[in-house]
Amino acid sequence: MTPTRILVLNSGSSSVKYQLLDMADGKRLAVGLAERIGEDTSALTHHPLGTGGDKRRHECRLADHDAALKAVAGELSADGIGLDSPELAAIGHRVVHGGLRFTEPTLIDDAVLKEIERLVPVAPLHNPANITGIRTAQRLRPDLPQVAVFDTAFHSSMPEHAARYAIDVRTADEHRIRRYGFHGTSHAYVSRKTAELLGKDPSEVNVIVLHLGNGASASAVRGGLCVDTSMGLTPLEGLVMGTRSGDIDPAVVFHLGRVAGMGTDEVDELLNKRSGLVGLCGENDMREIRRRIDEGDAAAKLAFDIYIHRLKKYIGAYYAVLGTVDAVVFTAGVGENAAPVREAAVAGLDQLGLAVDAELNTAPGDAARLISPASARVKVGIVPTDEELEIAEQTYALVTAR
Ligand SMILES: Nc1ncnc2c1ncn2[C@@H]1O[C@H](COP(=O)(O)OP(=O)(O)O)[C@@H](O)[C@H]1O
Ligand SMILES: CC(=O)OP(=O)(O)O
Ligand SMILES: [Mg+2]
Repeated sequence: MTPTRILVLNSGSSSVKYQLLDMADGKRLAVGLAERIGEDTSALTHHPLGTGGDKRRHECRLADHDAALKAVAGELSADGIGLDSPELAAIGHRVVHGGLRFTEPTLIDDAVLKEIERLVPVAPLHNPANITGIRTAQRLRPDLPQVAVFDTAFHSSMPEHAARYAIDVRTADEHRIRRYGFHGTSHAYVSRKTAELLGKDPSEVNVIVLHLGNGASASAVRGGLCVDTSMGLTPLEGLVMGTRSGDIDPAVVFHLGRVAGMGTDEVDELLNKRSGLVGLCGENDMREIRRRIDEGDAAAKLAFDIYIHRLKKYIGAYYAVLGTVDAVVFTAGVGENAAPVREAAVAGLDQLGLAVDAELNTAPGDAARLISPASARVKVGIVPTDEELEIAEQTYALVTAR
């Protein structure tokens, strides 16, 4: 019997999302999330879809990613679909930074792992967690192929004029300083699904994808290829995020060094962990921000307005980059769930042919759908992302082609 199951690990800075899929029939056997890793009370939510079992939730302490993965392995074993299963064909890992070298799904060996490690300084919140995930999985199943699927891969099609910063070319080349872009697996999947939703081939459509999760990024996709994206050398550039500032005058960094005596690491921590929505109003969950706005909280309202203002600027910018736009689509935790964000981001853009229908925008649902009025020149939609499915498909394609 040829093994057809793929376990996908999406290790984030403080969470691990996972899915076990059977690629023979595309069925999901289990999905789950370990969250608040490293905090006093972590939580593990496990849903054994394959057995039709109920969702299980444990509040427990998961000291680090290694502990989290062991707990995940325990849950899978309890359902008889553990990592020791002979039906497992490979483990697919989301890896956030692939630098210049990795633009395709890649079988992980020592040299690949070393390169992912070398890239830690340009993805300090993400690559270390991805590495722990890979190491733990290798220890649990040393015989299995482990495949890395990179967030940066989809953006490698960006033209030089979008990928390069306007800084001294020799310095940039020596240190490989350029815009790489992230969330690429999501941008690729969502832009393809958008074409499907419009009943067209990806080569025929231009799409602006707004991936709004805790990290957030926008991309301009022309005919299935990324031509620009908002994240840069690291996942710090671009949109306002849960804890990250997004775009900022780089001189702020020197200024804080000179006038506030802050060291590089301190500024790094400020911009990555104490900025964005958290920095502006102490809260990064959009549900809570909306609740506070409804109660008249001025800081929450300003944080929301800053978030929307930036988002709107990127919609305008990518409209100009693409020239013709078929659809603007929202995805990820905020994009899929926060109707007020979608409404506000598109408000006032009727001259661009963009509008949201209030009823469609607030109607419940979890399928890909359009929320613009039928007459709209440019469609607006919600297209749920599925990074895990995309990683599973790429992983399975690689191991079956070997
Ligand atoms: N029902 C909801 N309404 C508004 N925002 C939501 C809702 N559900 C989730 N979110 C937002 O989605 C975010 C998480 O998005 P997600 O894509 O899972 O992020 P990540 O992959 O970066 O962890 C939460 O921080 C919260 O702001
Ligand atoms: C790259 C990135 O920002 O990822 P996440 O949204 O998972 O933090
Ligand atoms: Mg995410």
